[in-house]
Amino acid sequence: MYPPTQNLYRVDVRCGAFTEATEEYSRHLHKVVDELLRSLSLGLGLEGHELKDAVGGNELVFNLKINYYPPCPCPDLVLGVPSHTDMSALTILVPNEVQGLQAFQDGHWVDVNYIPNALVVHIGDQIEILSNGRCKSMLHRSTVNKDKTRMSWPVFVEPPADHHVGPHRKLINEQNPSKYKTKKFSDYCYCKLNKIPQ
Ligand SMILES: O=C(O)CCC(=O)C(=O)O
Ligand SMILES: [Fe+2]
Repeated sequence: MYPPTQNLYRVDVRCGAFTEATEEYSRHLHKVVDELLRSLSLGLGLEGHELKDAVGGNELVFNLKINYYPPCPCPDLVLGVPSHTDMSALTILVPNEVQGLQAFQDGHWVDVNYIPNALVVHIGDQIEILSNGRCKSMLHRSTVNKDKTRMSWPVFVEPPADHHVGPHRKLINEQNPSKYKTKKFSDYCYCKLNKIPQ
């Protein structure tokens, strides 16, 4: 049986070169995330800092996951990761060169093409909520390859567990009432993981 969804590891590696590389990547990611949140904030008509403030400010959590998808003899019969949206605010993903990530767009699954040295950015559920639905959390999935091992390294940029997230007060009014409940991020995750209505 092909077991990709069990092959998910959270890592905490503290040694030499690896630590230096991850620290450098982490510094780079913080800048990328700040820029993305600033652009999204301005795009929503907020001040540049307001979206980041609302999602956790400097307490934002960066969670790295490593997905490992070994070759699969029947790639048409299984998925690496079934279709889902990420619970994060944003996800920044680095894949290896083996094609596999797909996004749901206009009623179809489309390949997210591998581009060397590019980062893949997903809008996650928390930005959908904060924007009161104006930004959509991306529905995506991953496929597997018959001959090659695929890997991906997503970083989930998340609010702290006890941080409350709901539609930004400046983005709701009588014409645009709140479409989402405000709740602690940990409660949101609990409901989603246990398939309890939000
Ligand atoms: O492997 C991929 O490209 C996507 C993985 C993913 O969607 C996830 O881990 O949430
Ligand atoms: Fe995902």
